[in-house]
Amino acid sequence: MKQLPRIEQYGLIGDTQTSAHVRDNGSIDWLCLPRFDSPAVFAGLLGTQKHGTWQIAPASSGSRDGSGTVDERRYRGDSLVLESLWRTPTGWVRVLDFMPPRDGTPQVIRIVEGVSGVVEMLSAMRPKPGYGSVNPWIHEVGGRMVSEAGADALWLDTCVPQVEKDGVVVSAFAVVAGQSVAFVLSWCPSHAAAPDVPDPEAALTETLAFWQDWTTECTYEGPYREAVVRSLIALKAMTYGPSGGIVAAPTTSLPELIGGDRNWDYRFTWLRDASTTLAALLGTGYRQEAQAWRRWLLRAVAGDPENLQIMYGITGERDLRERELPWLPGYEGSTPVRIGNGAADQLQLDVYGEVIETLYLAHQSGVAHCADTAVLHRRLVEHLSRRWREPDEGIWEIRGARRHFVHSKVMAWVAVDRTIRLAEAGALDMAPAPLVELRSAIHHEVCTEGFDPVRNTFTQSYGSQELDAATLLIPRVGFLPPDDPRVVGTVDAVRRELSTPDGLVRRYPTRGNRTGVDGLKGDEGAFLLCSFWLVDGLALTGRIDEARALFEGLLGLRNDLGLLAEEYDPVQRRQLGNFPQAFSHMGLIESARLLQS
Ligand SMILES: OC[C@H]1O[C@H](O[C@H]2O[C@H](CO)[C@@H](O)[C@H](O)[C@H]2O)[C@H](O)[C@@H](O)[C@@H]1O
Repeated sequence: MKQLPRIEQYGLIGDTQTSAHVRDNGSIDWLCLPRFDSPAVFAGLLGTQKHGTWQIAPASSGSRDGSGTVDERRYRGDSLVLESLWRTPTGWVRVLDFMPPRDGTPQVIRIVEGVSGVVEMLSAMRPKPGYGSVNPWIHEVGGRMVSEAGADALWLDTCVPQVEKDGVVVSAFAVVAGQSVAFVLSWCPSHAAAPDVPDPEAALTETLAFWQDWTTECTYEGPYREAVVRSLIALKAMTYGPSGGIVAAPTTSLPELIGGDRNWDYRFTWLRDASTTLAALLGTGYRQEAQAWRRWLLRAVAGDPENLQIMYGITGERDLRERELPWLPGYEGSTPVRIGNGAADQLQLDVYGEVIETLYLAHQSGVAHCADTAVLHRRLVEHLSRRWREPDEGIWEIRGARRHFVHSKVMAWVAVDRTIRLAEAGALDMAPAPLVELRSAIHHEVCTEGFDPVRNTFTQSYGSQELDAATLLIPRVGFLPPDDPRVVGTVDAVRRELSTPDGLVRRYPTRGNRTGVDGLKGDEGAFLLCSFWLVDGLALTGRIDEARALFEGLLGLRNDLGLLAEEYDPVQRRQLGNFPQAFSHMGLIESARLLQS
């Protein structure tokens, strides 16, 4: 019987320009080439094998119906090299999957190593460019197998024979102990010359060294180091090296409700997600990424702040028009599958606070404002000071009517507050006095309009009865001190009203079959970032033991490779949403740091 894989059955490999999802049956079911946001050449994740997959597994493993899974898998050391061990009746075999961080050709390398005995193996690659929609022209050129479709060519090189049948490139081979067989899949434009084939072993050594060098820079030395380093690697893997942009997640349309339509494309750079990710990287010693992202920001946001978008393509593209891919059946039937993201046109006032907070943190970590950053910073604040009283779509990118979201206003306060701090320190040429007045005005309005004195809690928006987990950030950003009774009341109210029985936290209430504040029908899982925010809220309000217990419970939700999706279904006990999600890993790192201090 065909097994439908859970999201957590996937591992991630990547080269900091794109990435691939490797299922625990040895199948790569998602790969976009040459960039994160390019069309997928393997889209089986959102459909079936016929939408593109590449499986390498023992021939005896039930690989044809996907039912056999690896006996053990892990990343090799602190790297993104995935190591899978298969134990079969005739012998053991190890498969190493990785993508060398590159200057040139994107490559997926898979090395099959015989560990003991003899194992009959099968490699079956079905390339389906255009998100599983195109049957490529597969042919042999000089002993190499190439799949061409339009502008793209995929070259598959190996030392064992390859045959093509019905659109599948198959190699059946045996490995004996001590022997290895490598496969190299390279992408290049179809008009270009055939790519060189690297030495797989040398590429492995270089890839391991790349990750090793990068992770040794981590300054976090607390009790959760293993989880923190793994999350840092996940974040680095979501960074687009050439531009410094960071994707929110490398997938599209993994559902927030199985079978539902809350399916979004996250392969873009959100100012919010990237800023908060950067804050986690800065807090663990990574300044180079902050510098690269600041350059990305200057380019993307350049010009009139009126034209500011809340998200861009990974090299600053503005046109992210949302559309549906009707030929893809979706993950477990969750349709529509979308590419592009309509949220790009929204007004989200919180992004000013998140961006300016990151510029401020970068400055504090020694990445001083350059002249261009100072100009950008000034323009952002001037723009915000004209618009902060407007309703917006807020942090959750609601698709319902705009509101005066409390979190948006709190983040407007953060933008002004950090600007004042920099101006007072002489790091920014702005007069602090009018800003101090503006900061007080925002603070006063939030505390008057966005607080419910009867329930002793901040609310989701002005005058609303709903709660919102984003208000857990109020003490973290310094809007009010942690011991303020309104903060304690908010942490308690969110915990009481938005928690699942396991203590995880939902973003805000949804309404099942009725349309809720977000303009969408259907429910969703617990939001992992919000659950980490509750850890922080508990810790800051002095409930350290409860904070630690919740944090350790959250660590237990990671998959066997330490990866987290956006959400978690507390009933089905499975991960939900795009995977891995930068937000979740950023939240994990920030909570680990807070618990250490
Ligand atoms: O909930 C509806 C919205 O869901 C997505 O937004 C979420 O993901 C973003 C990227 O991580 C994040 O910045 C945001 O805070 C989340 O709510 C989707 O991108 C939106 O189009 C959709 O309206």
